Amino acid sequence: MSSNAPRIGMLGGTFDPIHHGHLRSAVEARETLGLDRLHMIPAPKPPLRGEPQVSAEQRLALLKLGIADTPGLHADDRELRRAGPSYSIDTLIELREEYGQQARLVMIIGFDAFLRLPQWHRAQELFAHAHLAVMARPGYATPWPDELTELVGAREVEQADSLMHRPSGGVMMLTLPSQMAISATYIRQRLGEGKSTRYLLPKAVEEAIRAEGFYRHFASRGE
Ligand SMILES: Nc1ncnc2c1ncn2[C@@H]1O[C@H](COP(=O)(O)OP(=O)(O)OP(=O)(O)O)[C@@H](O)[C@H]1O
Ligand SMILES: O=C(O)c1ccc[n+]([C@@H]2O[C@H](COP(=O)([O-])O)[C@@H](O)[C@H]2O)c1
Repeated sequence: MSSNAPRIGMLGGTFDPIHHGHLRSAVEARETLGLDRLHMIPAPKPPLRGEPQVSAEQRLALLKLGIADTPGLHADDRELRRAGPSYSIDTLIELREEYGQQARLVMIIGFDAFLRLPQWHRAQELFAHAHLAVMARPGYATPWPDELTELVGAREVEQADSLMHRPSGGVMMLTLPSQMAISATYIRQRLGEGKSTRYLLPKAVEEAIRAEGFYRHFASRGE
């Protein structure tokens, strides 16, 4: 059964800063899943880590520069308008209300974030509102912890088409063509050491970071 329901994606992140690992993954995940629109949503207060190094407004501005006019990608500031920790369940509920019950809603996360899914706020409820697509990430080939296997249960499907049979509730592992071993931590570290970050992130983002003097002192993720 095919459906004309909209296919909507969400890729949330600290984006401290946005880099080519995020952006190329976003483009390829959108293509693989056939998404009409992918909301890229900076988290002002990511729940399972310390304070980001630059403000949510500054990270959003860099995200907008990074996305520029990429078709189908949308810089979404909704979490900046909420107080408290940036829980994904709240964001998915809002997106579901906006797009309606028939929309195919897919939350996209990297494998490192997936490994910690059992610790997320109201984790089991996420599946009532969205599918989950998990992007492989170089350097994270760890076996799933037992609680994760339990949480995913029998939800896993192999193909995007199977996922799109229903509005929510499935899990798909994505092995995207251009996996990139780029992390924001690595970029912050290089900027802190005054080293080159050329080609790790879009030129406009890199120029804005240098013009504003962001990340001159390295801070880790502060978990
Ligand atoms: N290179 C990458 N390839 C695939 N997914 C990625 C990549 N970088 C980040 N992601 C995913 O994008 C989402 C947002 O990532 P985040 O903003 O935390 O970036 P990060 O590079 O992991 O940052 P940090 O090094 O500060 O932890 C997460 O789900 C993460 O797993
Ligand atoms: O909802 C939660 O409890 C939750 C816990 C950890 C992370 N998240 C979300 O997952 C996304 C990636 O987070 P991070 O820390 O890997 O950048 C970002 O949108 C966070 O708000 C959400």
